[in-house]
Amino acid sequence: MMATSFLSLSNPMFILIITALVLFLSVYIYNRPQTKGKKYHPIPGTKFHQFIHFRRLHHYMTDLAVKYKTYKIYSPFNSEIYTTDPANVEYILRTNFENYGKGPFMNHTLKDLLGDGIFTVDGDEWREQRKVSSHEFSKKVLRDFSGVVFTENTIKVGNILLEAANNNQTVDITDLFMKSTTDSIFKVGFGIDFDNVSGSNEKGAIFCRAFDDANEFVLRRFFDLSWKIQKFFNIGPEKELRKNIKIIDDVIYKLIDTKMEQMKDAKHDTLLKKQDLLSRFLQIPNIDPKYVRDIVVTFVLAGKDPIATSLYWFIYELCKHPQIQDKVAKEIREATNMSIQELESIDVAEFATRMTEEALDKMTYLHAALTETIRLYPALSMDPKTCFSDDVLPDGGFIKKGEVVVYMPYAMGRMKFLWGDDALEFKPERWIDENGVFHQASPFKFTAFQAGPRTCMGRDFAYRQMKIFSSILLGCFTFKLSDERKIPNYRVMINLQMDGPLHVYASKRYEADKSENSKGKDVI
Ligand code: HEM
Repeated sequence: MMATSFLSLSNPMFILIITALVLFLSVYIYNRPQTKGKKYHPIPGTKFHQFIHFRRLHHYMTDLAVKYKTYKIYSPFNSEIYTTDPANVEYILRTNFENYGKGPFMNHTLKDLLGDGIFTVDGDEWREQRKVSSHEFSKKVLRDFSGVVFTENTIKVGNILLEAANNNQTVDITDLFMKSTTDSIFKVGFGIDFDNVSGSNEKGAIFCRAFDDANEFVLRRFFDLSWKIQKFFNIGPEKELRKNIKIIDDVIYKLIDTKMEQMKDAKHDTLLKKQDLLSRFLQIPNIDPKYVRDIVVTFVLAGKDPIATSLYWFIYELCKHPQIQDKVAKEIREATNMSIQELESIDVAEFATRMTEEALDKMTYLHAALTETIRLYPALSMDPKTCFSDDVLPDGGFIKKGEVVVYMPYAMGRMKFLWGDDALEFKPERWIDENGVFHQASPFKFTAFQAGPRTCMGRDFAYRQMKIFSSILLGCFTFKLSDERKIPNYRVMINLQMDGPLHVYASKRYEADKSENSKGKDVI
């Protein structure tokens, strides 16, 4: 109890000691002699400043990046270089890839939650997991299966929206979308019906809350220098983290047991054995259950959060830009050959049958609008890499062995020197060339999916799911914020979740279009 109150941010003595310590060590580290390269700008920021600005961390880091493309945050233990310079990004992610990785720092900080899954390991361990997983991602059966699962889950979301529309009620889409993507990854990844969306799975809801909280507490470790002490004494956020990891582990080990039972029962059912990732991993002889647990946690994190967050930030931007929302809906109707008259009588499930591969491929503007969302709200806002031996980055800056260099997709998406004066505007058109073709930006400038040998493995999978989900929902409904004045903030955690709910009104698209038509506007 005594220890908890002393280590609290409300204790002025604690703040004073930490500030003095951080400043003293930072000045000492900055003034050490160095042989190669220039020193990065000693901006007036330390780890402690980051901790103080924690709730608006990405704003703070972006504001600094506006002044200095690349800068250093001094810390007594592990100084960090933050960069928005595509040349530096290309160098660490591709050109000198072997010299940058997760390293012991990342592995140690994330291990309690993510174990030795692909997000925390390097070298042969990483190569092996990447090989097994990429084999799985390339499987046609997995791709087709995921499309079916995602469509089914979107129909459930659509029916919830329809009921709300009929009763003129608002819906919190952050909660709804996260439940839906959780159901999808559990089915596609592990072959388990989690059924969170219907609200019938109380344990599922507890699991999701524990997962989100653990995600936030583990990220906090990067900015709270006292986390190891808290862990040792089992106090503060570390105590909560431990509790949440226990909840997560109980669910996951039970899931693994259930799956193994199902596989025994379905000895001859080759389809069941082949469809999901977990079944495939469990067929590896003598696989360690802890390793399977780490893979499951990694895929839950990779599979549910980035898609759900991208989708609800997307709907938020479309509510802020109703003309763009209408343009997306128009493209969906054209790609599916749907007239307004048909829209009147069709239900969500029937509408979903129109989402063929061919129709999805025609939706260039939707693709651009989703990409524009991910530019401004990248699921992973900052991505640290440990430097394995002394080096000089392309801008001439020196980086010492053991230091961490962080490229910042969130800040990079907002830099005028990269995107022009309209960098902060939501403009899907910037992705489409004069021939109406989607134009991909360099992955070292648009870094949301990382780049180089460790580029995101789920990128195509994610786009496919996001397009199915948004084309069905935006084809059937129009969305409006319940509070137009609301400017949502994010929660600082591994993924860019919104802080708090986002309530929207969904109304039937047919009614909106009919009234636009009656005003003489050309809708289709
Ligand atoms: C909008 C959606 C997504 C975004 C923005 C995104 C972004 C990223 C980023 C930035 C990384 C690098 C992380 C790191 O440095 O450790 C990454 C890696 C990865 N992603 Fe995604 N991701 C998305 C969706 C998915 C999905 C749906 C899956 C799979 C179900 C997935 C699977 C992976 C895997 C396995 C890696 C590790 C690659 C490696 O280390 O070699 N991602 N993703």
